Amino acid sequence: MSGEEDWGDLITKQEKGLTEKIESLTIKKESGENSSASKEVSPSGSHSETSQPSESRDDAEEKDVSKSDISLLQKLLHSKLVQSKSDIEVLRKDPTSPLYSVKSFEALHLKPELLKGVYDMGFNAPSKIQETALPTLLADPPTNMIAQSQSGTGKTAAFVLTMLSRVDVSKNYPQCLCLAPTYELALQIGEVTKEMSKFMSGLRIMHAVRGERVSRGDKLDCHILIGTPGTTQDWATRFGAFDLKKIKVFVLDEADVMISLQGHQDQSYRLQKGLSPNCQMLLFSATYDESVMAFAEKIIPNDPVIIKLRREEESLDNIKQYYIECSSQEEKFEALSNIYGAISIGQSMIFCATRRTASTLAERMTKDGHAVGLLSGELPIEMRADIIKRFRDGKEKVLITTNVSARGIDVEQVTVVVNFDLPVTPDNKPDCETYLHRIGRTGRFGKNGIAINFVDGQRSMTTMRYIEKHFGRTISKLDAGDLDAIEKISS
Ligand SMILES: Nc1ncnc2c1ncn2[C@@H]1O[C@H](COP(=O)(O)OP(=O)(O)OP(=O)(O)O)[C@@H](O)[C@H]1O
Repeated sequence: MSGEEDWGDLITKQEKGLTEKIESLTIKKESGENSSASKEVSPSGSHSETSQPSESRDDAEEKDVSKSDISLLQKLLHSKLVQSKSDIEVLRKDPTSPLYSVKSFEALHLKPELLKGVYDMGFNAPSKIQETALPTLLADPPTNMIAQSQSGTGKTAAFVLTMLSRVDVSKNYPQCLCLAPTYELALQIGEVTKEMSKFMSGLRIMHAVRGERVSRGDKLDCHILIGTPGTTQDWATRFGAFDLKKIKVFVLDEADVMISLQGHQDQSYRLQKGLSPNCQMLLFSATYDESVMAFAEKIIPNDPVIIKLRREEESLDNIKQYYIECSSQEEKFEALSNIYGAISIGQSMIFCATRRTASTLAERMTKDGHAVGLLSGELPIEMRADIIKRFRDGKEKVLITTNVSARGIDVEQVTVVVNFDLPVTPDNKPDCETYLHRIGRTGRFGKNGIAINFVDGQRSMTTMRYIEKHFGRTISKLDAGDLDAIEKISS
């Protein structure tokens, strides 16, 4: 049976339903009206500047998921704010003028129709990053800013609020320009802009993305332009569709994704060079490392305010870790069956190295009566997000996933994680970062998390011992045939 057939056979009812849903979504995107300067956010075409080639059909290890896919998956999964316990670090360049923070949107003196839009979105109070960034973002004279805060903490809302606060709908030309790395991410920002501005009459938003058409000599009469660098550059310089000098607010979002995509940096620089020196320039990123900072400081001039929200430390505290020695795939399946038979498990995730293992395991566990979700890298992002949302809603108790497609999933509510195959890097070295991300977020809300690792030979034993040493946390041996011992682990 080919991987294809394995895979096809295993698409459960849930995925068939999701497939129809995704197909309808795709059809909608392709047949969307070719909106001109309208407020509707439904550009035609479904190209992405960086559309990813579909995963190879063979059953080898999956290629890593792109940063833009992870970022889009995160956005699709965020139905609410990720409340971070970390503090904001203000690496302000100019210590003389203090940064102050606000605890309410009223304190920001927003336009009434905008405040109404914010409340209508269910935003009762600013998030951490908004508390600190918005007073500066909305102050006059405008200040440039570089802001880093992990995914889901309210960055998009912060810069959208800034653009909507500064736009003047009586002037019929683009005054705010927001760059995003991909078609899909640009659309996501457009959705937030459209929703937040629903009580602002006369506002027009447009997307400068593939599939949107402007002809030479056209002059855009929208107020806010959201686009990918290549198309935006074409519209500004080749077609002269809008005047960069009239842009009052320039936002570069997802900077960490932007720098990972070939050519986007140069196009972003060229666009930024065309802006007026009085333009307020803002850069946002979910992560903060040397390369992002170098890009940010190069493209955002005039001593910008720099604020950072540290990533929450993930740790292996209150996680009990075990390993089970198995000499074959079959023994692994049997051990897993014993575990699921011996202990009551809330929600669990099982990580496999290949699609074939994942699909075979899903088939067996489904036959054993478990409600199983199955995730892998070659599924469309929207389908992956729906499978994860179903799992989070408790519709499936077990989520079986391959190594890479689990990136970007916060696994707060699972109590058991099984490494059916231990995480290793593409060059087969122990992948401690992935191990931590998978397991470090279980065991929340006071419950102990449980991690079970299958070891099926010398190489995986070496990997497991390396991970154990790296984190300085014991991984205890568990005998798959000793049901009493297995029962005890969940006590
Ligand atoms: N002040 C707020 N109060 C309540 N919910 C909020 C607030 N700000 C944003 N949200 C919601 O939190 C989620 C994440 O917000 P947003 O998309 O702005 O975060 P982000 O940091 O840009 O995420 P990403 O980096 O993944 O794009 C969204 O569902 C948004 O509606």
